[in-house]
Amino acid sequence: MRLDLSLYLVTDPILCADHGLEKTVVAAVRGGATVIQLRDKHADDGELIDQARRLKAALAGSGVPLIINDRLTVAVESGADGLHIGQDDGEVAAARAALGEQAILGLSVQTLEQMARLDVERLDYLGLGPVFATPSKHDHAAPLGFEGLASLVAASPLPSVAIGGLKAEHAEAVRQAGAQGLAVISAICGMPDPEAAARAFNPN
Ligand SMILES: Cc1ncc(COP(=O)(O)OP(=O)(O)O)c(N)n1
Ligand SMILES: Cc1nc(C(=O)O)sc1CCOP(=O)(O)O
Ligand SMILES: [Mg+2]
Repeated sequence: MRLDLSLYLVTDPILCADHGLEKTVVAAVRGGATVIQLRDKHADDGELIDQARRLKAALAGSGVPLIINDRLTVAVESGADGLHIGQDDGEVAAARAALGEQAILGLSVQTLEQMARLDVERLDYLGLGPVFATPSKHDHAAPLGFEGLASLVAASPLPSVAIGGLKAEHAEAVRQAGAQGLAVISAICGMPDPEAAARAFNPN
């Protein structure tokens, strides 16, 4: 599956509750979302596997990959297209070994030090952030701003997506910084019209 990082939706179970997870995701894809990440810090593995299977069915035929946040077992057992892990979410090598070569594997990077010790061969993309402080992740690192983002992108050997406090009006600045796309939660989840909210990132 080709990886188009231009508009990467990370789901949140509370913010997506208004329209429901599947309806929010399907609407976001209609509006131009190119990757979906299932992120739920509280559901157990069994619940997440069920959710992932429902989302995978809802995305069938769209060409949009489903990525699982944090949980390697869920990614493997649900038939999702890949996994996104952070610096403290386990080893890249172990994730790649369990997922296989075809799966998409992403890693969060916040600093140039982390960038310098990447397991590049086993990764497909990086999530760089936060660009801005955000209430959507309570334990986020210090905000990078667009300058910090540009420094990380310049040092990155992999395609990257920027994350953290991003709205449609930031799309141009993120592209100028060199990232392939934007990852968002609250700019789409919880918006009255998730399809229109997604379309605002790419009005053409
Ligand atoms: C695309 C993308 N980039 C970064 C993150 C953050 O991952 P992580 O640092 O592991 O934090 P949590 O999301 O697990 O709280 C992400 N999820 N997606
Ligand atoms: C899940 C996540 N990871 C971040 C990071 O910096 O690694 S910021 C973040 C939350 C992004 O949500 P919103 O678009 O609502 O700001
Ligand atoms: Mg994580």
